[in-house]
Amino acid sequence: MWQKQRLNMCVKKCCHHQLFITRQLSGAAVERQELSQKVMDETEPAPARIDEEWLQAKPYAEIPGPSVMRTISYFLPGGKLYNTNLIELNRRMREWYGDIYRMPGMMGKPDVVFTYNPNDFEVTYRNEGLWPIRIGLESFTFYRKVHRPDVFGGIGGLVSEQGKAWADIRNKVNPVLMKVSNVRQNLPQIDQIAQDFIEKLGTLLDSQTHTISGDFHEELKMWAFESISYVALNSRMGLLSDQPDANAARLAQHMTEFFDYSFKYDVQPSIWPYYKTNGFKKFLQTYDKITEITTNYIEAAIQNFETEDNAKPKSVLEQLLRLNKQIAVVMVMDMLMAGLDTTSSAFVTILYHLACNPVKQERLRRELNEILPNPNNALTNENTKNMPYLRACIKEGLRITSITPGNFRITTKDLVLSGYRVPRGTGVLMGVLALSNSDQYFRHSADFMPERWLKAGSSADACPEARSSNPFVYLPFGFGPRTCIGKRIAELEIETLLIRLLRQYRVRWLGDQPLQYASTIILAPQGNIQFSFEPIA
Ligand code: HEM
Repeated sequence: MWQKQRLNMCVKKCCHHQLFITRQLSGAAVERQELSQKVMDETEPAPARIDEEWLQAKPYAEIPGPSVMRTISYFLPGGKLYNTNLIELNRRMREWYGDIYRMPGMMGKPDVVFTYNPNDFEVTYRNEGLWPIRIGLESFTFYRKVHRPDVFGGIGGLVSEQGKAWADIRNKVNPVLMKVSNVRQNLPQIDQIAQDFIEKLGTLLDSQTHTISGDFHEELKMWAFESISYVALNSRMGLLSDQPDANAARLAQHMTEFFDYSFKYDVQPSIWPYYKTNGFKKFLQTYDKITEITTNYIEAAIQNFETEDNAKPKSVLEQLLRLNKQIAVVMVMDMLMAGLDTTSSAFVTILYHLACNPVKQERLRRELNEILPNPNNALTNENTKNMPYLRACIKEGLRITSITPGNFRITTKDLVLSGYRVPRGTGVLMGVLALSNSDQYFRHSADFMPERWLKAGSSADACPEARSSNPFVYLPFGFGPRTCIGKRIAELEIETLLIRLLRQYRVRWLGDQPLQYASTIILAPQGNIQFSFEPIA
């Protein structure tokens, strides 16, 4: 019953809505500072460092980097970094300032130290403690905690919460979402969704050119959303059928808008904490639309769940609801939000590398033929147990293009990074993509070589020596207690669709230039994404 009331509340706007936003926004920068302070207060302060390493280190102020004014000028129209994507942004800044540089904090945000030194990654992660702090999507936190507490009841969810509040949620949901066997119980349905996607692809394909006229990435988003909504809500949206659910299609569109807006308002310098620009207002409207659609789905799923047969294995939704209903609602919403563009972008990326490397693709197909001698057979936990080359291809695709090019933490202790003192409370952005593309850590780093991920001696071409044994140079899902909670789900979805797709089609890249990426908070493929899908006789 409580859910009904809360969910109904969320789609209505408060009558003083406009006034409410204005007042809160003007105080948002203060909120931001208070939030950082509150988070720091919650973490156990370490005693002041007087050890030799700290005393010998260079002062923080000596870390190279631009001034506040220069940083702003970079991002203004006509500026050197205006509208550049994350890869380009990181590459240029590194070129100008070196392997460690500092971006000044603005509008209540802390300074951010960018580093490309894996030793710094290790120091940062090893000192993050049990409650790592990752403040990044501040608009998200603002939306949930300040703008719509009527909906979220003070629970920001995993992305927004910090400290003990974050740990309370994470500890509860970890066994449900991170335990491999629990996630893999969704395999039959994830496999069915992959087969539905392949069937739909078949209807879109031109039999002469083996291409589709529509937008392949958009089709993949429907697959990703159908898959994650099955895991999160235990129900199908029909997005791959002739009669897709109109709201789900709208939601997928709003999600893409969300990623674009978030890059603008969370990554680039913005005045929204002080002044409610029209663009930011539109961003809040996008958030509202996402909230409205997802809460309607959750409400429907809860109703289904209440009438369901209790003897069936427990779905993710059911397990979450048993833990805590309010956390379940927010977690499901986060899964729907975080599981669409990420998984579809990662899939396009991996497929692109396989399409550009036909020899590797054939090698993979040989493994897939063994897993699935008859393509009409179902995928099971038994027949998908041993697929080292498939897993190596996924790793290698995400190595060359990690769709999350950097990992972020706020330091909870005074640290020495690359010989500089970095005080507690500073942002550290670890440039994972740059390292995983460096010849220093991966031999022939530009080449797609899944063999580098195979175990030594497991096959004649296994070459684990072609990758560094340092675990911090490859982190597409992050690291430590705050690592991506959807990793297992994303892997299951990607593996399953790759098996089904490559078992049926030989895929080629037809683009006249390499796959391009847009500036969003992840690297989202954009432009003319042209594959050919030639049926395998
Ligand atoms: C290939 C697809 C994906 C990639 C590359 C990816 C990557 C990441 C990364 C790098 C982080 C930050 C980790 C850290 O700070 O150490 C993260 C966090 C997160 N991801 Fe994913 N992700 C993917 C798919 C998903 C999916 C499918 C879901 C849905 C369940 C999801 C939900 C989340 C959530 C909720 C967090 C915040 C976790 C926390 O702070 O406790 N992700 N993801």
